[in-house]
Amino acid sequence: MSLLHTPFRVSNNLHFRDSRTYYNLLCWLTGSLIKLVYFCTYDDSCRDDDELRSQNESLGSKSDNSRPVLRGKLHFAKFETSKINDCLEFIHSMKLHLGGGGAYKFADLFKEKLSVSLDKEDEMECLVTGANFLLKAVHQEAFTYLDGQKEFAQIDPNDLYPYLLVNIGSGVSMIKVDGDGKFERVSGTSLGGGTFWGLGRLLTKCKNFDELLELSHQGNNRVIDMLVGDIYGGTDYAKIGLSATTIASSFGKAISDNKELVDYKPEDISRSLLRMISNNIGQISYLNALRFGLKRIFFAGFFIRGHAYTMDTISVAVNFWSKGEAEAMFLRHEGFLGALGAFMSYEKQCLDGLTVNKIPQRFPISVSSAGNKIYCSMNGKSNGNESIECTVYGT
Ligand SMILES: Nc1ncnc2c1ncn2[C@@H]1O[C@H](COP(=O)(O)OP(=O)(O)OP(=O)(O)O)[C@@H](O)[C@H]1O
Ligand SMILES: CC(C)(CO)[C@@H](O)C(=O)NCCC(=O)O
Repeated sequence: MSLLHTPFRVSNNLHFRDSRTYYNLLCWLTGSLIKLVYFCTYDDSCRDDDELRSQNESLGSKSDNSRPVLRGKLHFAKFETSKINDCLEFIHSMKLHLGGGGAYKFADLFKEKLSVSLDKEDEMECLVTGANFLLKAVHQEAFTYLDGQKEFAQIDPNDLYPYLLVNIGSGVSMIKVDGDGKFERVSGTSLGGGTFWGLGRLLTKCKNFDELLELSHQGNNRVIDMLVGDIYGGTDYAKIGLSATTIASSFGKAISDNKELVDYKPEDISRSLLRMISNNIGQISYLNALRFGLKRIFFAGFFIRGHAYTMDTISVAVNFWSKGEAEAMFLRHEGFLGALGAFMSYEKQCLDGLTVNKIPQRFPISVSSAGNKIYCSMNGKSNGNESIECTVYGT
């Protein structure tokens, strides 16, 4: 469900304007899922890291060059949009709402429950800002996934552009990224995560997305998909490079099997559906990469959910169509790009003169985002939705 998808929407990235303090920052983006990105210093109730607490204490309230310093972590969390009340309760319990300001369709709810208002941000801009930040600043953010093998990619921040960013949310956006704030949305498709979940829900009666994804593990798509071998008497169509196991027509067997929906196992349906959507996105992405001569394609969005079969299918599609020339890569913080980008734009607009700096002894990578210097480090504990350590310096 997407409460914020209205004709008036500039973007579905919103963030809280924090007029009082920058101790707690919170950003969120909503389509099917609400994403939260918030920064907690070690003076906040949400912190839990003794090591960093002692670092803060040893630094006192001033950094080496006498600028005010705040150390803490960027945290990530997500909620289904239908569970907005759980989200509000979480924000309230974590005291993330203290000092808020802006507004939209959830505005009344936020105003009523948390006494904050909401700001709007541009969705594509936030996605790109979030992706650039993660790719440049966060160690082991991007990885390839093929034949069950996950390999972290070494990204040289000075050799990142251009690349294709494919964000697979409910729908799919394909964005050619040429630099910080330099991008063009070159394509998209409405056959995305919403299609998988929507059709899957109707066809399998699954009650939630995770259940549908879980089902796909046990399924066999060959029961429903028509393969090249089904058409060519079990053999390859070698002359045009198609093996017998290549899908000739997704769900194609359903037309000739004389079966009803109840005759198919939900797990087989889920598997075919996942394969169909992932394959199609992989293929369209490759074609767009080819169109602009892009070698690297980064896939993000919560459709992926770090799911092996999804990533494998996308990788195989890119590999197959590009004849090994292009490479699919995935991001650990896949679904938080927009929220993270909104968070950073908040830094820029509302926290004039502040920078987020890396903890120097950790990762020596610096990132410049939208005019602000942004640095970040990870403590090795971070994975996926957890946290990234950051330091905020005042100027
Ligand atoms: N727990 C979940 N509940 C619902 N959908 C989920 C869940 N986990 C993953 N998904 C998938 O993630 C998709 C939404 O992805 P994401 O949150 O990145 O984008 P969005 O903001 O909802 O969509 P868009 O960018 O098109 O507005 C859903 O359509 C579904 O395929
Ligand atoms: C409309 C958005 C950008 C909203 O996130 C997304 O769902 C999307 O890119 N959909 C695909 C639209 C299209 O290009 O066909």
